Amino acid sequence: MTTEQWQASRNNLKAAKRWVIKIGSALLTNDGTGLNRAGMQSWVDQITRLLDAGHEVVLVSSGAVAEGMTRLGWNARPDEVHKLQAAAAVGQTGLVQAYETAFAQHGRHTAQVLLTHDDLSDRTRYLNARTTLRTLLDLGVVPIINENDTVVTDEICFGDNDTLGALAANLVEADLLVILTDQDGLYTADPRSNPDAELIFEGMASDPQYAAMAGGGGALGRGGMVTKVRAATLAARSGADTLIVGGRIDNVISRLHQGDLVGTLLKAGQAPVAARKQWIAGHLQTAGVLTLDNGAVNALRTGGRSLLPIGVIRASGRFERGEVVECRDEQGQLVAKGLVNYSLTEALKILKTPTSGLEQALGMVAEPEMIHRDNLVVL
Ligand SMILES: Nc1ncnc2c1ncn2[C@@H]1O[C@H](COP(=O)(O)OP(=O)(O)O)[C@@H](O)[C@H]1O
Ligand SMILES: N[C@@H](CCC(=O)OP(=O)(O)O)C(=O)O
Repeated sequence: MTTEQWQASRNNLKAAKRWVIKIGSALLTNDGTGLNRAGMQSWVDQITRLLDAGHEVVLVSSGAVAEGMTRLGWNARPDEVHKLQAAAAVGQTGLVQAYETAFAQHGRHTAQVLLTHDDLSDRTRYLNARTTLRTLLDLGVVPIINENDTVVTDEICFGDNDTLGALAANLVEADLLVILTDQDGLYTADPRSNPDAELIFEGMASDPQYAAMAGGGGALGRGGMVTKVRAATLAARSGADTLIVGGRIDNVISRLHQGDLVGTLLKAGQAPVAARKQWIAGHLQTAGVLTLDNGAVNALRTGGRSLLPIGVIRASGRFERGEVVECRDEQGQLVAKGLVNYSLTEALKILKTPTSGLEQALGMVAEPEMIHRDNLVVL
């Protein structure tokens, strides 16, 4: 590839509306002597500029264990899981305090979001996390996600925050995942042991050669490059490109935003919306059937619209909010699949109901759509 082609890809990133930015332990923790507050303020200043330019940012931040160790006066990372969990619990408060203080300089609020594996594999919790994050973004608040280290066990933890960052990118359907770390990007081999290794500027997330180049992490980080490259493949499932880049590069986030050629871009390789829909279609089993009138079938097929309760004439199966249901026409032909916003019991109460009648029928309105168009795959 030529420099012009690389540059063209970077220019395209300016269109990325929703960013997930992951900041790793290796960067955040000043070589184990507390939080790198100057670095944090600089990233926060740059994130604020992104927000002011109309982008949305979800932050995934490590650093709880390292900050907890500093607060507790521990020099070495303990091996016992319970001690690590205790350190994370102590450190997490310091971490969010530091971010809240840094964002307060710009009059912005932050929100602490602690997630576990279970939260993202259980459909209802997945959808609730998704709705909360979307609501926070709408409010202009910066969600700061970390793993809920207190409750996880070895078997069911993300462990590294690269994976969590990728799953967060899936969760909020981000356009771009930025992984800030202590190296300038992905090199052809681990630069700590290979001084001749070269920086990769761009590739496809699905290309297996990158996993072969990636090695493990340093003393503070958990996953190394292996988990960052894997995160890029996970993020690509919902259409997000991934940028692995050095957090110590001057003004790194602003430079990415301007299209500067820094770090390694691992491209998702398919249009985000198509990828997202494929993700819905492929990852969740159907739990029920909604029968649509002709108007609703047309709205979905030709108008690319959301499915409203008024167009649903029958509902069957056993489904809860957040499960995938089939949408069929009156002849029984499959029209679409999507994530439903209401349980079967609720759906039965709002068949053929206009939006204005939902509150009376249900006593509350979760969402005006039976299925939002972003969550609908027309077949
Ligand atoms: N091919 C590679 N290119 C760049 N860095 C690599 C590579 N293989 C392994 N690494 C190592 O990965 C480390 C970053 O991962 P990690 O320590 O987990 O940091 P973080 O806390 O930011 O996730 C780097 O310090 C680097 O030594
Ligand atoms: N949840 C842990 C983060 C784990 C971690 O260090 O991950 P990473 O930054 O990907 O190497 C913490 O806050 O300490």
